[in-house]
Parts: sequence; C-alpha cells; structure tokens
Amino acid sequence: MVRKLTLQGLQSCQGTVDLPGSKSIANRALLMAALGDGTTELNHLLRSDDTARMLEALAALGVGIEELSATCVRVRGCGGRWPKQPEQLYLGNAGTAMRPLTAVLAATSTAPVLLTGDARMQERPIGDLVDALREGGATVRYQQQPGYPPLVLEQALRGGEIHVDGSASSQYISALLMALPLLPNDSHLILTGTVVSWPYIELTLAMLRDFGITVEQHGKQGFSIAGRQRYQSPAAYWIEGDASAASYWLGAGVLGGGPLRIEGIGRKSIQGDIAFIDYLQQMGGRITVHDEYVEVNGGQLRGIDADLNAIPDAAMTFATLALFAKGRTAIRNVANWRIKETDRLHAMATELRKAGAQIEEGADYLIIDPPAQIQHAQIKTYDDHRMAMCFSLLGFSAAGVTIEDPDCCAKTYPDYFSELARVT
Ligand SMILES: O=C(O)C1=C[C@@H](OP(=O)(O)O)[C@@H](O)[C@H](O)C1
Ligand SMILES: C=C(OP(=O)(O)O)C(=O)O
Repeated sequence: MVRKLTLQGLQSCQGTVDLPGSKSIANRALLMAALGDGTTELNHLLRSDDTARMLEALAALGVGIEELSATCVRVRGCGGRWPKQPEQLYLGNAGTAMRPLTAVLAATSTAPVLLTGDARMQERPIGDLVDALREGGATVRYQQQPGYPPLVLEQALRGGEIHVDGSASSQYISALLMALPLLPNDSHLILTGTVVSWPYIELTLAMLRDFGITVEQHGKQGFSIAGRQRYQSPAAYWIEGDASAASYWLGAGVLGGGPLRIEGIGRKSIQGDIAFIDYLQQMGGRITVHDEYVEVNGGQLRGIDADLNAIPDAAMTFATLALFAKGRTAIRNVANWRIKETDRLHAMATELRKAGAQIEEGADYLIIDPPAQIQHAQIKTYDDHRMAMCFSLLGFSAAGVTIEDPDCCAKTYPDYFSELARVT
C-alpha cells in the first residue's frame, strides 16, 4: 500500500540538519574512483536509490567495493579495465548513472552491454549523447524506441572531433568529459545548442581535476581532451552535502522561523545549486553562509522573477515557496523540467492549482500567483522525489497538505521526512 502523509500547521523549524552527501558528486566520485589506478575511500557518501544503482553497476563490472560504514566505502579502482563484462546493467531512473555509464562503457567495454532503466528512464531522451558517441566511432543500438534507453553498446568509441547538443541535458556533456580521456586518441568536443544546467559541467571539470584528469576548456564552445589519460585515485575523498536537498531546509527555515543550521554546504561548495541561497535572500530569506554550514533565520517572502536554468533541481523549491510569498513568482528557462523524473512543469502546475494558486504553465516557464489562503490539497508526487520534498513545505500553512507516496524521496534523500519530523 502506498503511504500518504499529512503535514499541517508546522510552527517552527529549529536545530541542526546534517545534509546527506551530494547525489551528483557521489555518482561521479564512485565512477571516477572505479576508473582509478589505486584505492579511494569515499566519505560522506549518499545512500539512496540513485547511488545504489551506480554501486550495483560497478559491482557487476567487477569493481571491488568494501563498505566501511553506512556512509563510507573503499573503492578499488580497475584502471579502466573492468574485471567483469556483464551483459546487462539496470540503472533505475538515475540520470547520473545512465548518462555517464553510457559514455564511459562506450569507451571501455570490451563486449556488448545493454543499459536499461525503469519505465520513466525509458522515456528520458539520450539521443543527443548517442549521436555524439556514434560520431566518435561507437556502435550503439537502440533496443526499443530510437533516442531512448534501453540501448546496447556494441563497438568502442574512438574519439576525434565530436559534436554534442547540450540543450536538453548537461549530463551528456559531463558523460563525454568523463569518457574521452580514456580513449587511445585525442578528442575535440564541440558544444552545440544552448547548453543547459551549466554549473553541473563545472562540477564535472572540478572533479576530473581532483582525479588527475586534464581537460583544456575553450569557454563555452568546447574542450580539447588528450587521450591515454589515467584516473588517479586520491586516498580519501570527501563528498560535500547535497545543495539541492538543502533547498528544502532553507525553505523550511524561512517558513518556520529558524534558527536552523544546515551542515555540509557553505562558502566553499562546488555545486551550482548553492546559488539557490542568493535567490532566496532576494526573496527575503534571512540566511548567513559560513565556510561549512549555513544558518537560516526566517524572513518575509516576496515573489521573484528569475531565469533558473542554472539550478533546475533547487528551482522547484521556489514553486512551493511562492505560495507563501507576497506577489507573483516567475520561474523561467526550465524547459528541461519536462524530461526529468516526470514532466515537472506540468506536474507542478497541476498540483499547485490544487492548493489554490493561479498558474500559467508556459513551454519553459511557470508563473505563480499565490492564493489569499493556501487550501488543503492531496498532492500527487508522480514518483518524483522533488515533488514530495517541495510540497512538504505546504505543511507550514494552516490548511496543511497531504502528500501521496512520500517515500519516493528515496531516490536522493531516504531520511527526508523523518528529519523533517525531528526539526519541526
Ligand atoms: O550532472 C548532474 O549531476 C545533474 C545535472 C542536472 O541534469 P540536466 O543537465 O539534465 O539538467 C540535474 O538536474 C541532475 O539532477 C543532476
Ligand atoms: C533530475 C534529477 O535526477 P537525474 O540525475 O536522474 O537526472 C533530480 O535529481 O532532480
């Protein structure tokens, strides 16, 4: 039976929350450590559905992974030569597993391998990445619908001049950046289309440096990548807290008045979603950023009008915060919300209306006029962890909210609702 959770009239949000490790960093670090020449201890590792899919895939490829504690694993790198050749890998709905493994296995697999995922993953496009891999000499076969998983990687990527359209997902570019250094040939990666979610590419570049890989960047035009590089294995690697997950706590700390201390992100964070804080401050949130934690102390919210293309995940949190703000909020340039865990533009518009908001749903934007009073609503979450976590914030209204299937938050944050109960 699918659970429902009602949250109502939450009055305060105080104390300390220790963020789980970043999903984006965790899945990159697991893969880079697995490709490394030595052994790496990964600390503050997120344990969730998405990281479980990456861990299972690496285990199937024969990578030695030893669990030292719930959030620490030791990864024995295989230097890009996988000890095992599985026929098939199941990657659930983890974009950060599907896209990087498609490119990296196209570069390194010595036998055909089928990559598949859950029903939603089979609706999430991967054609622009596959086109780039084909241009680089790989043979990739779609098993069902052209442009979507499942797909079979049949013949290895060679490199050379490769164009990739980054207008649907930055993950295609990150994936190629992780794969191309492993090839026998040098590559030139040329970016086409208007690249979305750019800070995730910066995150990939920063982590490649941490793992000893050199990439020459030509602004936002492309990259020159020498082949025959080897991932180095840092002895230990710390995964900072998840900045997208922090957005729910930042929202809760504003609505509940704080003081709420959020541990695991801060001034030195390397995730783009840290910029959520700047926008929330513009909206009236009282937030102070320290080196390794952030403190939030309430605030009176007013609507904002912002292009949030750079922070697509945290941007969703503004949609529910908008119901508590004075005036209109516009969230712009988020067309790729439509190809994530669900069609997030449509799902958000539909569910916000149930709480009484007036919504204009555009092809790539959402305009939200808050209701005079938030109405109680039963919210569908569409198997989308962020829908569940964003709508929990309506628990701070007098009418409250009922969330269907709150447990779908396990994709990136299994403990979210128990933590919320602890600090409210
Ligand atoms: O590279 C990454 O770790 C991610 C990139 C973003 O995807 P898009 O580039 O598809 O927007 C983001 O939404 C996703 O949750 C994680
Ligand atoms: C879009 C998301 O995930 P994925 O890594 O599967 O793309 C997300 O976490 O919001």
